[in-house]
Amino acid sequence: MAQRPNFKELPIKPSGIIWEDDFVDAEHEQRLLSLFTKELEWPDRPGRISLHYGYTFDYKTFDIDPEIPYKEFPEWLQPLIPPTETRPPDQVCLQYYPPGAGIPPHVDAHAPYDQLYALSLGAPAMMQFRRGEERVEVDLMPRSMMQMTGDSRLHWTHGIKKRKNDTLPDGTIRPRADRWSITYRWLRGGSRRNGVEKEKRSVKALAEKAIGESQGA
Ligand SMILES: O=C(O)CCC(=O)C(=O)O
Ligand SMILES: [Fe+2]
Repeated sequence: MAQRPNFKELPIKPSGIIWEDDFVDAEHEQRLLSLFTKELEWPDRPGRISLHYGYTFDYKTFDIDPEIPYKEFPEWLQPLIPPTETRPPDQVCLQYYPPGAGIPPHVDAHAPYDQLYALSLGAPAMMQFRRGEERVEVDLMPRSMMQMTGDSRLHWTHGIKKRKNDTLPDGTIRPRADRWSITYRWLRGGSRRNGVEKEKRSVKALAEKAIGESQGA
């Protein structure tokens, strides 16, 4: 694993949130935001929208969508890959949150996925972690990279409330504005990805092969 001395666990509950401020600098962020707004083609609908790279994440099955072919990472994405894992992620999701948009509380405990990271860009937003009656707000500051592990990943939900303003701990009311995030997911057993890349086979064929092999084992 690459050494990232600034990549440290937040000293809060839930445990397991690993954090690095300024993963990219402000100038790099501006270039990305300009590319996101001027060059990328986004789905034309209100609310949170997403673009997928590598495999496509299926929010219904919480697995990769076997019908959509693997999409190579664009050049702009290469320097944004977390260097703290031994291989690049299998699935990257760029999401745009217009002001006021959110993501419902959920747990990213999907069995096919191993590591999970998220980079925040643009305006800050408060993420709420919940377990039972407990609520903990984490300020997702732009340019920060977060890894969710352990309790924060598996035993607490996380979400971003749909609201026009966030209230900071000191009482300041902070309006929401355009925010982007990039989430990175690693499949357990990356061989599926290598197989597809090398042999250009469909994910579906590989998935069927994997099922056949596991049944034969
Ligand atoms: O937007 C974010 O920072 C996180 C989004 C998220 O929780 C997810 O895509 O699973
Ligand atoms: Fe999530």
